[in-house]
Amino acid sequence: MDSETRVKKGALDVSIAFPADRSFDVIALGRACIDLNAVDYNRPLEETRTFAKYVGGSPANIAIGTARLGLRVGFIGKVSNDGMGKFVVSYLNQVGVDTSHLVFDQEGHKIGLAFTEIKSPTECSILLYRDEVADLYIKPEEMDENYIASSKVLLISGTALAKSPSREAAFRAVELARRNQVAVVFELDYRAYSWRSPYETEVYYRLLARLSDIVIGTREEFDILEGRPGSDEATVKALFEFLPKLVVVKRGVQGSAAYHRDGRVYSAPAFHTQVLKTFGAGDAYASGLLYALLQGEDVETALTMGSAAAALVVSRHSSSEAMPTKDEIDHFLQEYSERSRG
Ligand SMILES: Nc1ncnc2c1ncn2[C@@H]1O[C@H](COP(=O)(O)OP(=O)(O)O)[C@@H](O)[C@H]1O
Ligand SMILES: O=C(O)C[C@@H](O)[C@H](O)C(=O)COP(=O)(O)O
Repeated sequence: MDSETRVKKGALDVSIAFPADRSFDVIALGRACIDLNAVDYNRPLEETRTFAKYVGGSPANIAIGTARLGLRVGFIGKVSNDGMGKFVVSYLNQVGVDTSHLVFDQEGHKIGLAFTEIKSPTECSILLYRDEVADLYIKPEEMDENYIASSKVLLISGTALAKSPSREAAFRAVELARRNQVAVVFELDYRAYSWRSPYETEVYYRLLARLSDIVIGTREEFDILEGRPGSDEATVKALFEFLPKLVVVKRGVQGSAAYHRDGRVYSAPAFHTQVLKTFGAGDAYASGLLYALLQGEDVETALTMGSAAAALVVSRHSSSEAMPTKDEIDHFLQEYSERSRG
């Protein structure tokens, strides 16, 4: 990525520069899985008998979210060679995500499942079935330099670093991206289940964050990266010694903040909404944020777009099909400001 930031004429805010003229805006790397969301919700998982099947997995959700917003999106990953894997590929194709590099596993590995418990709008949890999952068997030799070089952004999900060979595949993809001036966006996406220990996570998170242009995570995820509870100031100071230009810290209903390496700090509140469940917020947020940054919007606007996309997704049942279009976000923001004015 061009190391310069572009100062918008007449605006105080800065936007992030991306390479021009690429076939894709975003290529996401990591897991494409299945979410099974409680249909008879507002009760514990042990009392839930009916689930709806959606595509899931953080990077797949972000691919869907950015595609629904109108970006040109591709996906690098591995799914099971069965009906579940075919469902994922077919849904991604339906929403316009390029799946030419989403391959079927040939060694019998199964796709990951996420059963979601929706006890109440604020008490939600996710039960992951991810033993020997196909997505963690993507290999470094399966990374295609021409494909990666055809995008403005390579989005890496932190869970892809949890095990070999997916870990090496992710690092190789980042190396190929950097070689071709593709901006690397790292979504920390911490799923304890996939890791042996937080110490292992810390090592690989740190290595990849230092090689990324934009790092996005919750405060808790940055604490994992640092190996101890810390402050945003300490986090960004340590990361700005290396390549990152923008560090985005999410804080649930308390909103989010972005730190630019030029010293500017931005923040955005979360929007009050009718919450159905809490998960999916982070993936929607990343979709809105990336969309806005790739449109050349300033960081402040990007945080607002992220928050609006998240507010819409937490009010809906899934994390993927629920991803809003640009019109839906605009409509939401307009209604919200009218309501706030009274
Ligand atoms: N209950 C909520 N209502 C409205 N917006 C929310 C809610 N929870 C999260 N968000 C929005 O989504 C963003 C990301 O949510 P967060 O919970 O921090 O990430 P993650 O889902 O990755 O854990 C927040 O910064 C906020 O803008
Ligand atoms: O990431 C997964 O494997 C499960 C997701 O598909 C699920 O919908 C979810 O947990 C979303 O996470 P969030 O956006 O970080 O809240």
